[in-house]
Amino acid sequence: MRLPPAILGNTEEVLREILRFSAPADTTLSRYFKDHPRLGPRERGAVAEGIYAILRNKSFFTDFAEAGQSPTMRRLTILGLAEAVGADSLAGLTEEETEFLTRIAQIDRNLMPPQMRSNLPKWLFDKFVAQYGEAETLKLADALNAPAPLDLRVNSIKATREEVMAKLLEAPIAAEPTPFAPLGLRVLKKPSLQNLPLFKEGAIEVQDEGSQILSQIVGAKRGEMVVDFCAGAGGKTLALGALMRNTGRLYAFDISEKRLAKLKPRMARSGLSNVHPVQIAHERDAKVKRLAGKIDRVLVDAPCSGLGTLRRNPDVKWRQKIEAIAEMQQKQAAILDSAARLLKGGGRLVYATCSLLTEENEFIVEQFLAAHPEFDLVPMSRVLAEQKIALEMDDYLKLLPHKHQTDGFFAAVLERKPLPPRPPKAKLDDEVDEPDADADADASAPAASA
Ligand SMILES: C[S@@+](CC[C@H](N)C(=O)[O-])C[C@H]1O[C@@H](n2cnc3c(N)ncnc32)[C@H](O)[C@@H]1O
Repeated sequence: MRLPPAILGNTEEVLREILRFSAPADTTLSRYFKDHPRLGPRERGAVAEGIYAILRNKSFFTDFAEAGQSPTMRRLTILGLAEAVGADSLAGLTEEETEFLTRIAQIDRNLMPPQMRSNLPKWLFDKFVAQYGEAETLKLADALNAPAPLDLRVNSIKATREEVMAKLLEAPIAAEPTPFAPLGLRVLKKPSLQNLPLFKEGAIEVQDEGSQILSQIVGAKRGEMVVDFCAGAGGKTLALGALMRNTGRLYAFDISEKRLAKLKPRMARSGLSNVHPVQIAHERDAKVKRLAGKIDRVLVDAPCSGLGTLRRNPDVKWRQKIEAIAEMQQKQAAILDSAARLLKGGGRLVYATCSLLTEENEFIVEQFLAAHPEFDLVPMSRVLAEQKIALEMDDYLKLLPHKHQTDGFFAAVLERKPLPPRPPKAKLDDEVDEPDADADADASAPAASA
């Protein structure tokens, strides 16, 4: 069935706003739909998918759109909607526009110049080519420019993966186990899940397989003290809480009240009572300092450029600027530095990003290790073997959409060396001013002594 012709006008209207890149595309789309309540679910789906198709293919769509007679915005809109829902579903095209679409469909995209084919801005294309080479950059770009599959994480305190698969089948929703994450399911189509009892009862959460793997490599165990330093809306917090079997204490820190507020209903659904959300003012907040030297595991899911999530947020590649990376690095280094002070001797920290840039990943970790001889890098191959995850990695976790069908993620595991043994008791009694075993990790101490 064809879409109403008005969809072209709606898509063009919201596209004009989105291409100003003054707000994330999903925020602008949500507001537009709120302001246009008469658009039904099918129409909304078409507008959103059309917009996302334009953002994914903006370089070559713009090149073609500028070469025709009708206004560029109208042509961009037609190209996006045709890519998203198929040219046959569109109504209200002129004869010239239909011919234009037919001509474009015949073009072999493989014959285009590499940067245009990649649909990446020049600065990012150049960075990826320097890191991965041109041939792999093109494969990576193809994967980043495709929509992500729908992955679920089974909440192991409520159900097993097999039980959830069986219940989904009754819905009927076909799903298969994810290749690497032990609690993951990949749903084969994209049904709405919000009204499923499984979702309402907290047996499932939507979570990319890569994100699930990151939570898993934290290695959090029953009864431990764990901090999720950049918890946001708690995607990974909930996974960690379940891995701890709802025991111990799991602090969910974040500077954003709004994001932490989104964690609360998810916590209620999940049935977890070991999670403690804490809003902090910044990474050196007194609430952080109080826990110095007391924590077994820390996850730093650092704020980053987000370039590994282009499958879901294709506008990020156009909104992100090369100049912002240096600012991001400073924040990442400062957060890592503070978060590391939380660890007990022998404790482990996972530094992770959803960035694909070495500047935000290896560089930050190497810089940290150079300044902190009291930490060792634990090779990712060892961590993955401990967690029985069948992924081949060397020192770091580097998940790539064209290789692993996940979002792009980076992670490193850092282990704090065991603290030196306490001096004999008689001596301790004399040295009343000596700091206790945790005090060398106090966040107020200079970095080198932490
Ligand atoms: C990549 S997101 C975290 C996503 C989250 N872990 C999840 O799985 O849904 C990074 C988070 O870091 C938070 N953040 C930024 N600066 C921070 C700081 N100085 N200390 C703690 N959190 C910070 C942001 O508010 C954001 O929620």
